[in-house]
Amino acid sequence: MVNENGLNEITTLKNVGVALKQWESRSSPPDGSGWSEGDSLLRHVFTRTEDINEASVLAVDMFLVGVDSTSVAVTSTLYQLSQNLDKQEALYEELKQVLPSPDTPVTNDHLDRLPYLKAVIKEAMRLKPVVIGNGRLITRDTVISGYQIPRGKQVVFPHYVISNLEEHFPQAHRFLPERWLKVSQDERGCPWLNQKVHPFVSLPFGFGRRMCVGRRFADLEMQVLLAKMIRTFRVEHLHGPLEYSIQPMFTPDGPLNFRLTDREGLS
Ligand code: HEM
Repeated sequence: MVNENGLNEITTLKNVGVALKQWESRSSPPDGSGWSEGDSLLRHVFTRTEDINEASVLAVDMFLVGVDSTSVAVTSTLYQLSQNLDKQEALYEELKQVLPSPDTPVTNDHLDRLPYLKAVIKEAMRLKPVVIGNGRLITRDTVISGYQIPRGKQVVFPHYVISNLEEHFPQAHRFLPERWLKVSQDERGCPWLNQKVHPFVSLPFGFGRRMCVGRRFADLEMQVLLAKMIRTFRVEHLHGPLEYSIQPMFTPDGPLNFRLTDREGLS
């Protein structure tokens, strides 16, 4: 269906690609190269492919994996911090030490000195991974943990299930960023502190050749945004606990009416 702007209505995933390709090609550079400095990655791909399937996959990737994933991860982390105000205070204290004022631009050097911030993000992604599982198509007969998997079958790595098992994370249902910190000798008695975490039991970005290519970028975005927000505001959610649901990212389900209170005004 074509709308009043002469573009396809976005009614299917494929139409997302068709519509974007039309939009991108409306103003090609006059030199005929189809590509000039400053152009978007999307345009770059569209000038090189006539394959609308490829274009559609890219278009959906841009919206879903490039934007939604990170915003849902930040939202979910803020929600967890609003439900665990003692952890939010601990994060604020760390941020106050490293960032002299809420307006301080966040640099790499600051991020290197914010272990609790990183632990908070890891813990939010463990407790409620944005992508709850990954699939792989088995390309040759394989044995995994004693199970024979024939070629052509699909297997799923259920992040959400595995990262919430008590055998891997004591008190798995609790939001405990401290479990990701290196701790001192005298704190070692605590079951969820100084754990040796198996490297495969929390993989929010997947693993292997097809793991998330945006991981470093997403991590940086989340760290900077959360550092700025928690350094500036106390974040509360006063409308009761929220369930999470798959939409298709795993996200708190409900109106997220956060109350942000400027820390400067707090005694
Ligand atoms: C918190 C944010 C994000 C999470 C939790 C996340 C998670 C994931 C996961 C679980 C996969 C599948 C990995 C696998 O199969 O082993 C994936 C793939 C991918 N992600 Fe992300 N992602 C995030 C942000 C981003 C961003 C910001 C971008 C782009 C800038 C991005 C681009 C991609 C792409 C292109 C793939 C497909 C890689 C491939 O199939 O080779 N992601 N992501």
